[in-house]
Amino acid sequence: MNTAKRVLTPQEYRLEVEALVPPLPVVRLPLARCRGLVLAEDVVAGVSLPPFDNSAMDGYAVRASDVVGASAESPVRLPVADDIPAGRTDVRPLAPGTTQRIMTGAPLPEGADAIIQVELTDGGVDTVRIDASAVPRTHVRFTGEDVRAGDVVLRAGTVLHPPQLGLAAAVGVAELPVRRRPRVLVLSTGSELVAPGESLAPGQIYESNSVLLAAAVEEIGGEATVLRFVPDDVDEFRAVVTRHATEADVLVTSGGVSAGAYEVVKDALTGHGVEFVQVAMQPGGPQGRGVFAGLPVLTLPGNPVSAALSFELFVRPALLAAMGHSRTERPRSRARATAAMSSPPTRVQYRRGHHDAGHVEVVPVGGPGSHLLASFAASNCLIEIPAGVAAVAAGDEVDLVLLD
Ligand SMILES: Nc1nc2c(c(=O)[nH]1)N[C@H]1C(S)=C(S)[C@@H](COP(=O)(O)OP(=O)(O)OC[C@H]3O[C@@H](n4cnc5c(N)ncnc54)[C@H](O)[C@@H]3O)O[C@H]1N2
Ligand code: MOO
Repeated sequence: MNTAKRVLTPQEYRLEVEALVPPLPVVRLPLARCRGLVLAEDVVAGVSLPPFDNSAMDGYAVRASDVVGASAESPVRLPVADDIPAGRTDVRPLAPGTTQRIMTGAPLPEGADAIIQVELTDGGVDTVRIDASAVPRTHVRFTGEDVRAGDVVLRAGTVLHPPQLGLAAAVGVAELPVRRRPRVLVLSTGSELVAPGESLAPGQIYESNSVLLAAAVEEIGGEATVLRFVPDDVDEFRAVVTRHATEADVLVTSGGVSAGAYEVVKDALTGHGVEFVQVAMQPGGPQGRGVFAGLPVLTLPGNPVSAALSFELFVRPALLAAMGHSRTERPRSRARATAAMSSPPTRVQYRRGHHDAGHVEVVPVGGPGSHLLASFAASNCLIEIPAGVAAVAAGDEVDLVLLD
């Protein structure tokens, strides 16, 4: 049996996978649907922020020259000529020797140059006693202090988090041009798999990869569609994928790629645009990638931790790059391992670990096995042991990929 396959480093394979997934198209979406997406064009402010001079306090708009020397011992009394709630659009000029009651955010009347906050007055509505003086500009928020009309307020390539979306709304923009969410088909294979909630017969296990992978897609802002797992049947597999090919940007499968007699993914896609290779890492060694029925396909190994790590290391960066993110990799750190670990010297090994808040120490969680899903779920980082290293001693510094 000829099982010779290309062997790639994780880094080489990551670049191949990234090259397979083209940039997603730009669409205009309402702000409420843009969170986490990447802006495709600069946004220019059509209005200044603030758009008009306005009050920063509830109080009284005055000419500073009318309240010179005012204090609790020697207050100034002024007639209240008008009332200006926020939103008033017909504010009248402030006549010398008068005041206008004004609320936070209301336009400053022409002629006024300071605000006396209400706590420094008797709160009068016909006349008001003012117990403090103010220098010009006190509690006034000036036009364009934050943004000037015509400024670029958001650059293309910006990731749209809540503050950026708030700013777009503040300058009056209702929709933004963004790279749209990737639509990912998630397909698990394996005749032993039973959906959670159903009962298990001997030899069956609960299907977990599609839940994990779909959640991982959604966590980065993608849309996942989980296809009912097809039985280990090559023709049916190809038919299901072909039927859904136009609805998606990427197909991610798990299982059916190793050396067994019933490897449906490998059997269905070998010679149909997908190449199966060996990546020099553990877990996650057997991988496949290519284009089938016009759809980029990434075939992940079926062991739950292998599938999860393959998503982390290959699928996630490729999807983020297609979405326009410039930062596609997880942050990294280094810490001292609290226990010794062995590693296959010809491959990069990804152990699961739990690091402390300061990344001083990392505790290996569970062993190297790719079936240890509970250990993975109890981890907050991967411990990356490079190829060429067969043993790590307790106290050695190791590289971490931070997952939290
Ligand atoms: N003779 C060899 N056997 C194996 C090799 C090898 O090189 N030679 N590689 C091993 C490695 S490493 C991995 S990883 C797996 C990859 O196998 P497959 O991708 O073909 O996956 P399956 O055989 O279908 O499943 C492996 C394992 O994972 C469980 N599984 C699969 N899908 C799911 C799912 N959706 N949810 C939960 N669990 C799932 C499945 O029951 C198996 O236990 O091959 C090794 N073997
Ligand atoms: O590569 Mo497999 O993913 O070691 O378990």
